[in-house]
Amino acid sequence: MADTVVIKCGGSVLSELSEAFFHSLKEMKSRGMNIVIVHGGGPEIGQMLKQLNIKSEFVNGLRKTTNEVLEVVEMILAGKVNKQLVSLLQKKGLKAIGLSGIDANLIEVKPMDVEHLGYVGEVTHVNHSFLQQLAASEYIPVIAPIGFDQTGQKYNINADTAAGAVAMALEAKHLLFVTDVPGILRNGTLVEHATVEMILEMIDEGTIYGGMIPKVKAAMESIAGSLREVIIVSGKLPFFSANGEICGTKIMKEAGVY
Ligand SMILES: Nc1ncnc2c1ncn2[C@@H]1O[C@H](COP(=O)(O)OP(=O)(O)O)[C@@H](O)[C@H]1O
Ligand SMILES: CC(=O)N[C@@H](CCC(=O)OP(=O)(O)O)C(=O)O
Repeated sequence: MADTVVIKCGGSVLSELSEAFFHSLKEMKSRGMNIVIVHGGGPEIGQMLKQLNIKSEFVNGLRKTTNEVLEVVEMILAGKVNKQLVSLLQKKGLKAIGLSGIDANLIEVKPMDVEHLGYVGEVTHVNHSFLQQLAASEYIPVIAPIGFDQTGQKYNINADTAAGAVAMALEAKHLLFVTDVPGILRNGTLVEHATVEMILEMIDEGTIYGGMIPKVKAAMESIAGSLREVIIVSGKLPFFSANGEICGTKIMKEAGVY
């Protein structure tokens, strides 16, 4: 079976993706790799909620999602952002198909903590066989992180968490978090390799905070499973250096072990 790479594109960088990003996708696809994209859109959701005068708050990095907030989240993620990204990929010569976690029962969830978070979902199942089939075609599935529960209720899922769950379900070889920074920075310097132990220390000392927390949490969960490494890279810069090394933070089980 072909190698699968799951790429999470953060809302922070969607409007600034470099030519090198699209070039890397083309190269991976032409090498026969299956690509699945999961995207975010936090800043766009925030903007629309503000425009509509709907209050929203974050609890431990997750957006508290009332019914009213959920409507906006779905509209922005599964509507605006998903179609913008699909359209952009197509403009760059890639074949893409937009979906949300609702389509083809892709992402089933259970409520994470109704009392404090409302309709925020924790992934319980991914329709991996359908997704694998789709990714094995010439198309790149582009997924908005909206899930459903057994009653058909829709949920908002953090995009990093959704990407981690999709990567684990597909037994992907690589999980890439594409964001607006070159990787994990510590005192202004890029951390090229990080182990779980180092990450826990960096969270503890406050070096890793905010939007980086769900990324490293998803990374730690994924490498506890089948993934060998998770990489955090900037979408504004080329992924690869002149010698073909990926430029970013590699998160792996143990130092030096891939
Ligand atoms: N140690 C760290 N190194 C780099 N960025 C960090 C770190 N800790 C927190 N961050 C923040 O995480 C942000 C990326 O997360 P986020 O804004 O949620 O982006 P995305 O939309 O790509 O998921 C960075 O812009 C930065 O502000
Ligand atoms: C539950 C939760 O917090 N969901 C996120 C989903 C979007 C997201 O994760 O977007 P980024 O990757 O751009 O941050 C939200 O509502 O903002």
